[in-house]
Amino acid sequence: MNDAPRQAAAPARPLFTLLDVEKRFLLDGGRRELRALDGIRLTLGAGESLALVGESGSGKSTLVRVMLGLEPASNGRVLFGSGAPGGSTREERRRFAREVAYIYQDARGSLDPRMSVAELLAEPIRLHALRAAAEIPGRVDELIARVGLPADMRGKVPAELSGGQVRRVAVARALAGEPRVVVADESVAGLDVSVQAQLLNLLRDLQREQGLAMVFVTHDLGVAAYLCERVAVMYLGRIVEMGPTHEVLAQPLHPYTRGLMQAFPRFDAPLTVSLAGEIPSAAALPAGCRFRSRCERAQPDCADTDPVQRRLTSNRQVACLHPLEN
Ligand SMILES: Nc1ncnc2c1ncn2[C@@H]1O[C@H](COP(=O)(O)OP(=O)(O)OP(=O)(O)O)[C@@H](O)[C@H]1O
Repeated sequence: MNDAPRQAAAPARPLFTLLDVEKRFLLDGGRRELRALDGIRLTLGAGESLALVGESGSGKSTLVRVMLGLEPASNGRVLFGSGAPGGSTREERRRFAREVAYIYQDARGSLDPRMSVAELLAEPIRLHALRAAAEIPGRVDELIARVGLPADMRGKVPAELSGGQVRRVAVARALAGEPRVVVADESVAGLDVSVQAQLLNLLRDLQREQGLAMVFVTHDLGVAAYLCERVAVMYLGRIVEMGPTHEVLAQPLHPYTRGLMQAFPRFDAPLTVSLAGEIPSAAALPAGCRFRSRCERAQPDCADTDPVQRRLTSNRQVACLHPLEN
């Protein structure tokens, strides 16, 4: 019998950890500054799915780019495991590129137009040495079938494919590297509703079958609810609310989230929120709470204090001085 004292299992380290991340862009030759991300705190664990939701310009794509190491943060820390995203050595960069697959907003533009579907899918398998050469064609066929494309697509180039088929190829190419995380930027926007539904089903099945973690950028709260267990609602560079998607949608804490919910009844309607007032510029944020100019609950103190992301319960966070009652 083994009498050694049992050690408590260390909690698994999140895949991604972001601590007080800021991203500023300099405008007019450095005379003005635009705060694209401000005080972002979040973690993404293995197998977790997180939706990033918000109007155009709220910082969703910038957040993804910073997580992927495509842009440096201006302040704060971004960790993938215990290291920098993207990695610092060649070997780390290669591992990161395999473990974190990015499905671009412009799926068609992200695929080499001269390569056939089979070549596009074989490339990451070869690059990351995931199969012996003789096994690659079989693996390509598996991927084509897994994303629901007919086998005769093998030899076609992107220009010969419909919008929905191109997205499926982009998903298959992301899977080819056998990633741990898939980051998808608006992967279903602009498609017919029925094609969108098929792709969403595919992404959800893959997530469940393969335990993939997922970050899904969307304008659509319905899509967020369907695909992701957690949602982060962004407004002008800040996460104004974050929590389990079904709880956030059932009982929003931030007036902005409630505004979004009132605006989203149409599937895939572009998010223009039916709240009073124009969205301020990220290059000229108002003093105090950045949402106060559009907030029906704004109080005098909202002009003085800029609320940061804080935990209200074990799994709900909000950046508001006067959150909605529950
Ligand atoms: N390279 C850049 N230089 C200057 N400003 C930038 C740059 N990239 C993004 N921004 C600004 O940062 C803010 C956030 O942009 P971002 O593209 O991240 O928003 P988004 O929520 O992804 O919008 P969309 O839904 O339209 O893609 C915007 O004000 C945008 O104009």
